[in-house]
Amino acid sequence: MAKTYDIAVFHGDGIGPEIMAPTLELLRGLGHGFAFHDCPAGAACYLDCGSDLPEASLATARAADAILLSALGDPKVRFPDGTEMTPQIDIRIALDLYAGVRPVRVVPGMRAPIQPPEGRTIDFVLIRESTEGLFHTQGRGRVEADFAEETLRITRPVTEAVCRFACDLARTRKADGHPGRVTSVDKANVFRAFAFWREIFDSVAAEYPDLTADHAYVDAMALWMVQRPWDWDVMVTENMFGDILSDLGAGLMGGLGMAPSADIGDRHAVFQPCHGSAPDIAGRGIANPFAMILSAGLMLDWLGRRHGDAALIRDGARVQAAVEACLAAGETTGDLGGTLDTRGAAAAVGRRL
Ligand SMILES: NC(=O)c1ccc[n+]([C@@H]2O[C@H](COP(=O)([O-])OP(=O)(O)OC[C@H]3O[C@@H](n4cnc5c(N)ncnc54)[C@H](O)[C@@H]3O)[C@@H](O)[C@H]2O)c1
Ligand SMILES: CC(C)[C@H](C(=O)O)[C@@H](O)C(=O)O
Repeated sequence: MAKTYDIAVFHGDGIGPEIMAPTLELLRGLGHGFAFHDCPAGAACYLDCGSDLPEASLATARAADAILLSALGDPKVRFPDGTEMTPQIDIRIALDLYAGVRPVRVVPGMRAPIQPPEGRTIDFVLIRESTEGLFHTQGRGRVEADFAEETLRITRPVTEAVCRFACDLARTRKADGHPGRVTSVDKANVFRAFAFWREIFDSVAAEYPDLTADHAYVDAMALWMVQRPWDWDVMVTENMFGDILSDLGAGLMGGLGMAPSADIGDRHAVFQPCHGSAPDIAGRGIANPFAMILSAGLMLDWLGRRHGDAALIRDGARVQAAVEACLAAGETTGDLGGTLDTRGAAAAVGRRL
């Protein structure tokens, strides 16, 4: 009998449920044995039940084969310390999801502000370490009358794991025709913690003589991602740097509505769009569902590789191809210049599948 895959589903806040519903319909239509399990979390959940990540939701996520998460958060709902609830970070830490995978791939039909020269493509993957770095003291930073401080933490095991993940990905991509280059993005000119990171990156990269390994400072990388985004293959960086640079990557694709992501650990993985709950357009049914749908495609690929299920791997590629075909045909939402609403854009993907 075909395996049933348990998928924990976080519908989220704002546009979250609007983009999740048609994504689940597409997944159901693929005919794999998915059992979806709803996991309340986020700002509305906090207002309802006093917790932004109830124990039961985390337990469901932990027990699932994969986790699909839509945008969470509401800037109007805050903890007494002034910060927002961020259950997506709590899940990354609880499930050791150290590798934040953020692909940047520019294809025809995107509202891309920068076009590559003839014969070049913009197609790289940013790996964001997602459990430590400058997020280490999140919620525990020290705030006194005249100063505030947070602590950046880089540990050897996590840095080794995320650098190895990036090198493995560069190797897999090389087999598909990419250059086989992995670039560590840091600030090792100024901070000892990043000199430590760089030393670890170098020792891991030395295990991959078939790859080209190099470094860039994060400020220069922000420049180069705009000046020559076609030059990169795989880059690996600290949590906060990756948070910022991945939104720059989304900008290269014409907006956050095109940016999928995966947070991957050794046992668990979350698939979610890079964007937030977009309160400015929530409730109108006009959000772009493509980042959520592409994230579901990444989930199919990850599940397929993990379980040796070729049909899932094939459908992951089909989902990406269907979204790209819609883009090329102009079957898109308003943020990309199209006329479709959220459901219409998702239905266009469904037709192409
Ligand atoms: N991964 C996440 O769940 C995540 C990520 C970022 C922000 N947030 C939260 O989301 C809330 C809003 O944050 P923000 O406004 O800074 O970022 P945002 O990503 O929600 O929105 C930024 C801009 O991008 C647009 N946008 C985002 N997604 C879109 C989509 N699918 N289609 C069309 N346009 C889209 C929005 O309309 C807005 O103009 C906050 O509570 C924040 O903490 C959550
Ligand atoms: C909303 C926030 C918690 C989140 C992060 O900082 O990781 C977001 O910016 C992201 O990029 O996924």
